[in-house]
Amino acid sequence: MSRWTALRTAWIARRNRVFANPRFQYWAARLPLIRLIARSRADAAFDLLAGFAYSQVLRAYVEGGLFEILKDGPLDAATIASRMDLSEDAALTLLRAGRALMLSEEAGPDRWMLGEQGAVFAANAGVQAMIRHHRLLYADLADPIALLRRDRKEPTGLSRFWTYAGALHGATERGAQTTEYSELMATSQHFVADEVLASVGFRDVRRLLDVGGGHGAFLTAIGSAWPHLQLGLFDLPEVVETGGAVLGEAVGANRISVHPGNFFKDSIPEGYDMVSLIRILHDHDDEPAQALLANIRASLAPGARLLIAEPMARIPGAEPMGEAFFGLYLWAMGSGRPRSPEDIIAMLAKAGFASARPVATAQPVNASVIIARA
Ligand SMILES: CC(C)=CCC/C(C)=C/CC/C(C)=C/C=C/C(C)=C/C=C/C=C(C)/C=C/C=C(C)/C=C/C=C(C)/C=C/CC(C)(C)O
Ligand SMILES: C[S@@+](CC[C@H](N)C(=O)[O-])C[C@H]1O[C@@H](n2cnc3c(N)ncnc32)[C@H](O)[C@@H]1O
Repeated sequence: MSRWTALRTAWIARRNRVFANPRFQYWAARLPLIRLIARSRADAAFDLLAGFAYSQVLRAYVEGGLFEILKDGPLDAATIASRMDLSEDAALTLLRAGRALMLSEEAGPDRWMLGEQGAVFAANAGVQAMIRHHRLLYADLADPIALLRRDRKEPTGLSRFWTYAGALHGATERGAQTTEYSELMATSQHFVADEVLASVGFRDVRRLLDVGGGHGAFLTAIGSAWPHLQLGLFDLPEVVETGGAVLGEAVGANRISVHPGNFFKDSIPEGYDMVSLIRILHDHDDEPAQALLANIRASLAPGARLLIAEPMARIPGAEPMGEAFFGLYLWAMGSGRPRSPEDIIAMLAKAGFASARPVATAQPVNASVIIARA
């Protein structure tokens, strides 16, 4: 153990003894200035405890159609109750719960409107689709210790949904089942693509290949913003069968090439000066993820680039999104883990990339970005 680690260990142990002391907590809550920190820690502790209830309020807004209803606001509780098929008391309970979470707001007595966060959710169909999808996550997480103890390769609700993850441990059927996840990904793609478009220029790219590109939503977004680009879509055969048609329709069949394949077994098509991996790497355990990077590296001419965009771990200020949310999500899915930019850059070096750098994004909850050069 280094001297620094020993010092840090001793400091953490001492700090934790102090923080755990009820008398320290009592006085910290009353001392000038310190009490501001103490209050915010207590509120954060409560949020940690109550997160599930908050999520269920949000889910009730989405599944009960309340965001849509409030878009027509201001409305009174009785009208809202009848449109939601709830009693007035139940509707008021939900409206008040959402008011505390900034989902709804009372402009005046019994005049309900969208709140500040409500306006954001109501306008974002992709995030709403994710909220609906989280039904599977919460079912898998109902007993978290049991989930963590069981063999990770046993099927779960999420591994059955992500059939490629399920297929890694025995689920055989794919086919039509890829449509449901591909549609969820396409609906939620714009907030990832927007981060990429805002942080990466494509002027000097000629041919872009999206590996694991699903129904082509990322290529549609990038290809629409940069009309000079030739676009390649690589995904499992059952996915590109639909994806190729959707993409061709969106950007013109003359601009696209469709490559059915398995990125673990087949070579990645050559001749592209940029390859993108959008929300792919975190789906896979270290060994296959490393193999995928090596497979892509082998397809690239010197100087060609790989763009990785996905939610990452240990992003300052967005830590819970990475290892607390996606860590548990991917654990339940049975494959993959969120990685920090440092982890990914080390894997890129091991795969033979000459250089790699993180590119700052405005909203890391949507995606972080890394660009590597072959
Ligand atoms: C001018 C004055 C006085 C004040 C201004 C104040 C101000 C700045 C207000 C802010 C208003 C504003 C601009 C708000 C913006 C809010 C935004 C952009 C919110 C974004 C929220 C994004 C969310 C909640 C994203 C959620 C994403 C999720 C849950 C994604 C899940 C993805 C999954 C599960 C993917 C699965 C794929 C797999 C399997 C892992 O590969
Ligand atoms: C989480 S989705 C991401 C889709 C898209 N890139 C996006 O961000 O919306 C993962 C994608 O990887 C594809 N995929 C999974 N395993 C694959 C494999 N072995 N070979 C090719 N594609 C695969 C899936 O079909 C799916 O489209």
